[in-house]
Amino acid sequence: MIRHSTDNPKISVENLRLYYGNVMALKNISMDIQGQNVTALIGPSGCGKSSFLRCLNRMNDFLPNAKAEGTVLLDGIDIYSPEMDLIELRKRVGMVFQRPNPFPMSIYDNVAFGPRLHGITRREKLDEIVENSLKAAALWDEVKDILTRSALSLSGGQQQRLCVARAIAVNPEVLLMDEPTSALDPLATARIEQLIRNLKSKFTIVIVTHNMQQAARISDVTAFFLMGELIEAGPTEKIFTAPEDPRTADYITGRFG
Ligand SMILES: Nc1ncnc2c1ncn2[C@@H]1O[C@H](COP(=O)(O)OP(=O)(O)OP(=O)(O)O)[C@@H](O)[C@H]1O
Repeated sequence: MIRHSTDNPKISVENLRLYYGNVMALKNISMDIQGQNVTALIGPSGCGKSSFLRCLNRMNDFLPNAKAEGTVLLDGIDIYSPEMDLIELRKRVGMVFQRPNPFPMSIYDNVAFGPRLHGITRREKLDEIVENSLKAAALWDEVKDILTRSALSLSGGQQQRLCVARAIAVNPEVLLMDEPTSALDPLATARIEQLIRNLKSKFTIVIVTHNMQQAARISDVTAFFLMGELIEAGPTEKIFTAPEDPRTADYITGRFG
């Protein structure tokens, strides 16, 4: 494994192993993820990208057959320790999924959902959070006059930006994105990519993508996975122009996958 290390990582993964039943889906992954940065996870279908992403906020806990071993440190604290408060963890490490999945409620209530869950009830405070989150997600101008309308009435691209707004409304530190543009057309994809570039000054972003051009366009660091192993991680430019492992070179030049 060609490891990417940084001085002061936001997330540090050490010897992470993930099992689905008896099958080892992630094999001793070690990797640092830097703050205020976009890290892209690439690799052929089934290599473990999404599984790895889900390990970073313990989403795998929802799968009864999944078991993680090893260490994932968030600001130096092990998120797999028994003392970890999972609600707090998922507030700090938010997630955006492949298909836009707004709740069947108004645009406003979608964004206010998380803050309300965390005890914010004052209308003015909620208004402020909703406005700021929608602005940060580059959706405010399109929806400011229709906040009470159902979120399901928006286009797919708008719904995905709403999901980004919903994720950032609780002020997370890390945003995990699992192929957030795979269900979108090229124009909506370009808007999400621009959004990711803008958001990285505030958040640590980890994105799974099938699309190598997308990884090259938006990420600072790229990690290449193959059959449950992390083959190589490093600065995106280096991974795409001078990878060290021949398997990385084969993949990025389209020889397989
Ligand atoms: N809930 C699960 N139960 C059992 N096996 C699973 C589960 N989820 C994933 N797997 C298996 O783990 C391996 C890694 O899957 P994962 O979805 O993480 O890969 P991926 O690289 O994200 O793939 P894709 O790009 O197709 O989404 C695959 O062999 C997959 O079949």
